[in-house]
Amino acid sequence: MATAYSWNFMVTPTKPSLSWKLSIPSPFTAVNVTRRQNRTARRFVVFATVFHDPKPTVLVAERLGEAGLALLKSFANVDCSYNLNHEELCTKISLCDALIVRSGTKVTREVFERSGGRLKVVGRAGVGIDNVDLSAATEHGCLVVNAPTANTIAAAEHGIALLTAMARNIAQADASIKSGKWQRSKYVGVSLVGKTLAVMGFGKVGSEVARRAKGLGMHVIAHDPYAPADRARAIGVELVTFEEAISTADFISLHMPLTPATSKMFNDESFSQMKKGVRIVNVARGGVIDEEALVRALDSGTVAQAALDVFTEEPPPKDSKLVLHENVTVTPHLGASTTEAQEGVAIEVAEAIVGALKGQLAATAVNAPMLSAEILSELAPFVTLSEKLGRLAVQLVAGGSGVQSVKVTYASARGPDDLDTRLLRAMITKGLIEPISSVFINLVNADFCAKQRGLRITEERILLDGSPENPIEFIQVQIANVESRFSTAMSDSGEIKVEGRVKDGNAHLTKVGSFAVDVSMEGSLILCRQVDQPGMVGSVGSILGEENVNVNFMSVGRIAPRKQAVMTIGVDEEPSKEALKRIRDLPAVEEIVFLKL
Ligand SMILES: NC(=O)C1=CN([C@@H]2O[C@H](COP(=O)(O)OP(=O)(O)OC[C@H]3O[C@@H](n4cnc5c(N)ncnc54)[C@H](O)[C@@H]3O)[C@@H](O)[C@H]2O)C=CC1
Ligand SMILES: O=C(O)C(=O)COP(=O)(O)O
Repeated sequence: MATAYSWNFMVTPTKPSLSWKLSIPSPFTAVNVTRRQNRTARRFVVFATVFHDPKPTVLVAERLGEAGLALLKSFANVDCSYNLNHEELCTKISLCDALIVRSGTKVTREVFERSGGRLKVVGRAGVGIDNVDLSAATEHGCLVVNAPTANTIAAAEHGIALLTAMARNIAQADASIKSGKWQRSKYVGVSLVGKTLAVMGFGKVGSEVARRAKGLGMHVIAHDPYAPADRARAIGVELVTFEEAISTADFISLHMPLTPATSKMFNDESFSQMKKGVRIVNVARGGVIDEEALVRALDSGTVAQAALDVFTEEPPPKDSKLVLHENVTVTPHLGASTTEAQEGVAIEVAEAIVGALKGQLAATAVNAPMLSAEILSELAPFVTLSEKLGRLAVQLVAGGSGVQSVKVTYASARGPDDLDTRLLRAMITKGLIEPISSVFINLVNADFCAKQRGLRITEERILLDGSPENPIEFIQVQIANVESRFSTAMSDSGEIKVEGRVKDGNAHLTKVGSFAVDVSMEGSLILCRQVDQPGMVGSVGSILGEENVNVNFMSVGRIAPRKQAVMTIGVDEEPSKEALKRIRDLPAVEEIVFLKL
């Protein structure tokens, strides 16, 4: 149930012509925003009614199957707004936590920018994500998920439908007879049996097309630089080079994604290498073909026929020479459009969106590492530990020293292949960057943000003997080439060093510099180096008590009795500057630092 509040905002500038922006943090939503000039204050007053709704909002921008919608509605407010133009999408997006699209919506950088940080996940209800600006999504920490499996068969069946319809002139003959003609000799077709089909892109759709084409008696070859040869061999398909595929095929069927590398890969040059009279099917993306070159190849007879489901511009211009060409059969991007596929895709994407909004990592993430549920649950306590170590380490850096080089060491009895540290590295990055900047870091944008700040994070392993049951024994974070606000945190080799472990499921700080400590990493910490002598715990404790700061634990680690010791004090409240000064002024205290975890 949403609750309404009325807030007034004073905003500069003072001139009506200058623009102003009202930034409402999620999960608040501003409605009825009005602006009035307050002449006395020489300011504008903005009146806004603000709603607080604990449920996230999902914008469904293109038609989605009912089962998926039902799943979304059980968890979120669902706004089905189809046919939004780009400006309308950009306006709405700041009110949405998730967005679901198909191929008809361009999710541009502007969409992410105008979301104001609220958009957490974009779901592509289908496979191809060429309509989503992935770099912009990653930079904004927005997860992108797709539905990679549910429409494979539909797309493969459509490819075969176009192949057979093209070979037998079904569409042209149908149009002819409906216009009152009976043209039997004009529409003599070609047979498929015994002909060579080159499947370009031997992924999920390509391999299903190959399987079906073999059933039609075709000789199938495939080109895919990344596909394993044994998978092709298993269904009786030979993987060949690009040149061999296009120069020997009677039919060519396209199934690669649109990427900068595949854009216009079928062009004048490649058409010139093809067998005269080749026939082409495209159920992948229009952009993999140079469409003007295809028209030229059709006009010259190099390409006898083409059957196209996809176009560079969708819908294509009404006067498109390609679409109107008599040797071209077209469908309006129907590859995934079967009842079954759309229900499957809707459920697949809705599950991923709900999971992502709950903070889980999606198995279908496109711009973040995919981690299995088992790995995630096993690493969960180390995720907290990692973030807190990063947070602690960066707060130990003295102002003015730029953090550029961080080394993370994981001590584990597991071999490198059995320990996926990407999530932990991201959380250390989050801990390192968030306290010193305004950016929000997650698994999606951690590496990007680190790189952008010139922060180099290297990872090392210490391989321990013993049972690999516990994934990690301890994690060390070291920051090189900086000064510290707490010189005790410097290791013998001159880096700020903190080390922690998971004990009983909780993050513990176990080393600061070369001092062993043992404190649970909760709330805030005071680290204090002193001469080890009786009465210190009592003196520090009473100062904090007098200042009304609740101490939740204290631990003392020392080199040797009566030498130096490091006292670690966990506190519930932030001590005042005065309290910290009183502790610092105790004769035995050498240095002190307050850190927020
Ligand atoms: N018309 C429609 O409605 C539909 C179209 N599609 C399109 O089909 C494409 C393929 O879908 P899936 O098979 O599910 O994806 P997939 O990811 O399973 O397969 C794509 C394959 O293309 C290969 N590839 C990448 N670069 C290549 C290159 N330069 N040359 C040859 N092969 C290359 C990859 O190695 C991969 O094996 C999608 O990216 C999408 O654009 C998919 C579903 C429906
Ligand atoms: O899944 C894909 O890549 C498709 O091309 C399907 O597009 P659509 O969801 O039907 O707009």
